[in-house]
This record gives sequence, C-alpha cells and structure tokens, in this order.
Amino acid sequence: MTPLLQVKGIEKRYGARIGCKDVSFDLYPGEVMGIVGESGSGKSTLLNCLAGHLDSDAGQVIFDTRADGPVDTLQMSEPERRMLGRTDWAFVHQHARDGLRMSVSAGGNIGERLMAVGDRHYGNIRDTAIDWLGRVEISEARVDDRPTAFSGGMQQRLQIARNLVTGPRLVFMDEPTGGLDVSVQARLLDLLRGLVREMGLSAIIVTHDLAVVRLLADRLMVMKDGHVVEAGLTDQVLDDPQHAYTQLLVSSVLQV
Ligand SMILES: Nc1ncnc2c1ncn2[C@@H]1O[C@H](COP(=O)(O)OP(=O)(O)OP(=O)(O)O)[C@@H](O)[C@H]1O
Repeated sequence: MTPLLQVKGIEKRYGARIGCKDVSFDLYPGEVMGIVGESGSGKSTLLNCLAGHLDSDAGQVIFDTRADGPVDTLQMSEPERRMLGRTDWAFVHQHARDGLRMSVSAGGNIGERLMAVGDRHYGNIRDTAIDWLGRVEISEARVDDRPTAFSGGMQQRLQIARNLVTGPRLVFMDEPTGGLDVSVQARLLDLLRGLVREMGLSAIIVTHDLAVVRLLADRLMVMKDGHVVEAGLTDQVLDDPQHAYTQLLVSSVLQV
C-alpha cells in the first residue's frame, strides 16, 4: 500500500535554534499518528512544517494526491497548496477562533468551506451544514448563531465540522482538546474518535496529553529538543517506554 504521507528529513531552524530536525515517517491511509513531548520540544513547529504553514529548511512532505499520485507538497505552488488545504487536507487549531470566522454564523462557517470547493446550491449547503452540526452534537436551532455565542467546547466542535465537511483525507490537529475543561475534553475526544473511525481519516495529532494519544493515536512519536527520540505503536510506547525521556514523560503522568 502507498503511504498517504511520506515525511523525509524535515528540518526547521529559528536562527541558530533548532525547531525540529531529521524527522521522517510514513503515514498510511486511515492511520492516526500522535506527536507528544513537553513544551518547546518542537511539536508545533513540525506540524506547521508538515501542513505548509511554516517553510521547512530541509526535507520533503510527499502526499499521495488523488490526481497525480505522490507529490512533494513543499515544492507545490502556493495556489496548489491552498487548494489542497481546502480539499484533502484540514487543520484543527488549538484555539477554535483561529480556525473559525467568528463574525459568520455557525451554518456559514461550515457552508463557506463547501463553497470554497465549488458548491453553489444554497439549499444543499444549508442542509449539509445542519447535518454536520448534528454530527458534532450542536442543535440545529443554533445554525444562525455566531460562534461568539458558543461555549469553548461548542466552538471546537464547530471548527471540527467546518474542517471535515469536505471529506478531507488528512487532518492535522494541534492540541485539539487543549484549554478545555476535563469533562468537555472527554466528550470532544469521544466525538473525534467516532468521526475518525467512521470517515476512515488519517490524522496527525500534536498534544502534550498522553490520554489524548492513548485514545486516538495508532502510532506515536516522542519529541525532545526538536528530535524524535522514540516512535512506535501507541500502546507499546506508553506501556513499555524505551527511551529515558519517554519513561519520564509516562511516569510523570502516572504520578499526577
Ligand atoms: N517563532 C519562533 N522563533 C524562534 N524560536 C521559536 C519560534 N517558534 C518556536 N521556537 C523554538 O523552537 C523550539 C520548538 O518550539 P515549538 O513551539 O515547536 O514546541 P512545542 O513542542 O510545540 O511547544 P508547545 O507545546 O509549548 O507549543 C523551541 O525551542 C522554541 O523556543
């Protein structure tokens, strides 16, 4: 099977400081990769390099496109990459306001992404938006409300609906449950897990929360100082960590 994404030797420097270095991995269709590590370990830098939000200094991010097969997305033109970002790729930000248009209604936020891929039929767009609100457990009655009137958990669910409505094949998620209350996090995680399985999504999830990867990720990469220090199946890495840093990460959670 061809990997959906092949990451080869990604490197990003901020002046003399290493953001991330020598990161390589393959992601297969339907697979969820978790990236964990403490603050400053390079998780967000890596995710933003992969998604093309940050320019990498070295490496390749090869995506198996529908039209042309494997293509290095870092060599794509800006319009090509933007189109990918609207169709086969999606990006869920930690702060919903970074991924939503706060002055546009909930239905409009979902509909906008459909229009960006060429849907023009108002009735269809509204019906699909309402369907997606239901799928992320937001009442149809809220379709004309702006996200500013939503709780943090609802905003995050709306951001997820906006991202998934076009049926992407690869979703990048940056701390998707960060900053939410514990009970809200649990509900969101359940929802995400259901959607990922149902849609057969591939995803790359950055988090410092090992419970998130335990629940969502098939595989795990542990980062420290911009490098991947350990990688493997999630349960294997968490239950039998080999690297001293992973052991510390796992044991510090158990002690809480
Ligand atoms: N814009 C920037 N300019 C300079 N250095 C940066 C910049 N962004 C990140 N860094 C540095 O790159 C390294 C990796 O940071 P990064 O934000 O990717 O880590 P992280 O694991 O995502 O942390 P957090 O969980 O706190 O977001 C750190 O040393 C950080 O100080």
